[in-house]
Amino acid sequence: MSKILIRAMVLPMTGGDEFFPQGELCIEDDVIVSVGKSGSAPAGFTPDRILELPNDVVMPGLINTHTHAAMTLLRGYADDLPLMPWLNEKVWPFEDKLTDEDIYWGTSLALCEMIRSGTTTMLDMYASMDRVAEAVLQAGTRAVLSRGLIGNGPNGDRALQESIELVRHYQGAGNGRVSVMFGPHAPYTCSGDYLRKVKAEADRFNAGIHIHVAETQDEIKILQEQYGKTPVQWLEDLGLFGGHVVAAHCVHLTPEDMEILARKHVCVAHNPESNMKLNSGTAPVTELRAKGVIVGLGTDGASSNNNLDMFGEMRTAAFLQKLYVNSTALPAYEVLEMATIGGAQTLGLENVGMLAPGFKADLISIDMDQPHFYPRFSIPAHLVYAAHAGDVRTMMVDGKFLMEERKLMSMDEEKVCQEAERRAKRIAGELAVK
Ligand SMILES: CSC[C@H]1O[C@@H](n2cnc3c(O)ncnc32)[C@H](O)[C@@H]1O
Ligand SMILES: [Zn+2]
Repeated sequence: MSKILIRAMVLPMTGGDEFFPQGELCIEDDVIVSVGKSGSAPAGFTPDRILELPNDVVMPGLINTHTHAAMTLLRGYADDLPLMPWLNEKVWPFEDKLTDEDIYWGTSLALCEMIRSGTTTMLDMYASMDRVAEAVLQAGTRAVLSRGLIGNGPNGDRALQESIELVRHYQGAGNGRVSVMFGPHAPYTCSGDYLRKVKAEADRFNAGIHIHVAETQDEIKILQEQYGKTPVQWLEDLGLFGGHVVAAHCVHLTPEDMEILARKHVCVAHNPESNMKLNSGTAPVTELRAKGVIVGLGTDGASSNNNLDMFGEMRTAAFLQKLYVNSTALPAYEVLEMATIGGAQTLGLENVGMLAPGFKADLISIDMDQPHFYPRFSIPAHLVYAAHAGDVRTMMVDGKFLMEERKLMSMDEEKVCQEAERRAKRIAGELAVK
C-alpha cells in the first residue's frame, strides 16, 4: 500500500468557499483519505512520501467533457472555416487517411498536452477507439471513450459493432480509469432508425450516449427541413434521452429545448472556443444552468480550438457569458465547478471532481509563485482569469504521479511529438498531390 501526504494550499471544490491556505491531503493507493488544514492527517497515518508544495494550490484535476483527442494531428491544418465546409472540405478527407496507429499517436500527443495543462479526464469521440484506449491506459489518465458513429455512411453498422466491442473490452479497464459510452455523431449524420438502434445498444450495456447537438444554424435548418423539428425535439421524440446523455455544444436552443434538456437530465458539454472559432454561436449557458441543466466544459478537437488547454477554456467560458449576459454571470468559482465536479457529473463519474475522503486521487498542483498570481486576493479568480496551462506543476491520477516538477512521468514526449509531426505531414502530403 502506498501512502502519500501532500502539504499545499488546498482548494477541494467541495462547495462554498472551503479553502485551506496551509492544507494537508492524505492519499492511500488510489483514494483520498483526508483533506483539511495543517495537522488534519488521521492519527497513525505514516506516509511513505511527503510532498511539500507550499506555493502551490492543489485542486481536483480538470475534466474535458468533449474532445476528439487524435485531432491534434489536424492542428493548424484546417483553420478559418465554418463547421460544414471545415468538415466536408478539410477534416473528413484528412481523417479518411488516418490509420489506427496515426490515431494512437495523435491521441498520445493530446494526452501529453492534457497532462501538461491539468486535464486528468476526457470524454473522447473518434475512430480506432481500441488504440485510443491503449494510449490512455499507457498515459495513466482517466477517460470516457465513445466510438464516433456516422450512421448515414457505408460504415454505420460496422462502427456500431466496434462500439459494442469497445464496451466489452474496455468498460472499467485500468482500475476503472476507462469507461465507454456510445457516440452517434449528430442528428444530421445519423438517421432516426440508426439512432434508435444505438439507443437500444446503449441500454443493453447500461452505457451513456455522447452526441453533437444543435451546434450550428445549418444543423437547425437541416433538421427543420428533414423532420420539421429542432434537433433536441427530434432526439426526444426518438426516445434518445432516457438514460445518461452528454449533448455537446447545444448552441441553438429554443426555450422548449431547454425545458426538455432539464426534464430529461441531459448533460451539456459547452465548447466556447470551438463555437467561436467555427462561428457557431454562443451557448445559453447561464439560462441552462438556471434551469438546472448540468453543464461541463470541453475544448472540442485541436483543429477547432486549437489547443486542449482547459484553463483557457474556463477563461473564455466566463468572459463569453459576461459579454452575452452581464458581468455578474458565471463567476470564477462556478466556472471551476463546471471544469471539475460539474465535469464529473456530466460524464456520470461519481468518485472524481472533488478532493474529499473516498474520492479518487485525481489532482493537480498550480505554481502560484509567479507574477501573474500576485496580489492574492482571490484564488478562484486567479485560476480562472489569470492562469494558463504552463502553470501546472504536478498531476496525479488514480494515486499515481503523471507529472512532477513539470516533467511527464508516463510518456516519452519527444518521441510522441516526432511521430505526430511525421504522420500528420505524410497525410497532408498525400492530400496535396491529389
Ligand atoms: C466520427 S468521429 C467524430 C467526428 O466528429 C468530427 N468533429 C470534430 N469536431 C466537430 C464538431 O465541432 N462538430 C461536428 N463534428 C465534429 C471529427 O472530425 C470526427 O469526424
Ligand atoms: Zn466535437
